[in-house]
Amino acid sequence: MRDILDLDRYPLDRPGSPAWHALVGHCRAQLAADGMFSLPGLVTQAALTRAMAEITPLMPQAFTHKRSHNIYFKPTVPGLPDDHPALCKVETASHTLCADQMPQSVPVWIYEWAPFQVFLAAAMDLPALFPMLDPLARVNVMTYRTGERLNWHFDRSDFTTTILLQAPEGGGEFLYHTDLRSDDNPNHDGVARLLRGEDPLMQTLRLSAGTLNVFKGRNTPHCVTPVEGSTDRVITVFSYYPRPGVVFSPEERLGFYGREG
Ligand SMILES: O=C(O)CCC(=O)C(=O)O
Ligand SMILES: [Fe+2]
Repeated sequence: MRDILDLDRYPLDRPGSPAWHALVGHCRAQLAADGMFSLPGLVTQAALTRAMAEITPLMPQAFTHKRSHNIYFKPTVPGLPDDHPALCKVETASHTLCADQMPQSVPVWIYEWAPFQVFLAAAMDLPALFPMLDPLARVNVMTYRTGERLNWHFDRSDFTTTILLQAPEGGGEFLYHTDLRSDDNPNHDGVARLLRGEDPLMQTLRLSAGTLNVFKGRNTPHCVTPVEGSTDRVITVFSYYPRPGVVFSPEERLGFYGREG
C-alpha cells in the first residue's frame, strides 16, 4: 500500500497511533463544520498513472448513462406540486465502469484495504464500515468527457467516498450547499433558488488528482460542472455500509449500470 497511498503524510496504516488519532480528529472537525473532508494527495502519482493505464483500455466497455432527472431522483415528491421549480429537470451524462470489470485495479485494492475502512469508520464516528458484496456497485469509476457533467442531486446514502483519478483541464468542479435541507425541513424554496443559480451560500471545490473526498450528501445537494477540454474527469466512487453484505437489487443494477449482473 505504501506505493499506492502517501502513508507518510496520512498514517492510515497505524490505527491507534497519536498521528492517526490526530488525522481522524481533523477529518471529524471538517465534517462537523462543512459536511465534508478532503485528503489531497492521498494517492501517489505512480498509483494514479497505473490506475489510468488500467482503466483507459476498459473504457469502451463502460456503461454510457445520459439521463434527465430532478434533484431528488424521484418523479414526484409528497407535498410538492408537479410544477414547483424544485422539481425542474436537469441533465447528467457519464460513463461508468463497475468493480467486476476491473477486479484487480488500484481503486479496488484501496477499497478492500481494511485499514482504509477502519480509518473511514473512525472519521465518520461509526463503530465499523463494511464493503458491499454487490459485484457491480462496490466500486465504480465514472468518466466525464468534455461537456458532460453530474447534475444537482441529493445522495441516497449517508455519505459518499470518492478519489479523483484524473482532473480535467477545466470545469468538473464540485458545487455544494452544506445542509441546505434537514430531515425536518425540506426547504423546497431554497432548493429552487439553488437550481436557479442564485444561492449565495453555494460553495465550490476544485479537486486535484489523488484527493480523497468524503461528504455527507443526503441533505447537502451537490453537482459537478461540465468538463472543459480534452482530458476526461475520472473519479472512483466507493460504497461502504455500517452493516456487512449489502447488495443492490437487480432492478437497481439495471437502472444504474444497464445490466442486472
Ligand atoms: O464526482 C463527484 O465528485 C461526486 C460524485 C457524487 O456525487 C456521487 O457519486 O453521488
Ligand atoms: Fe452524489
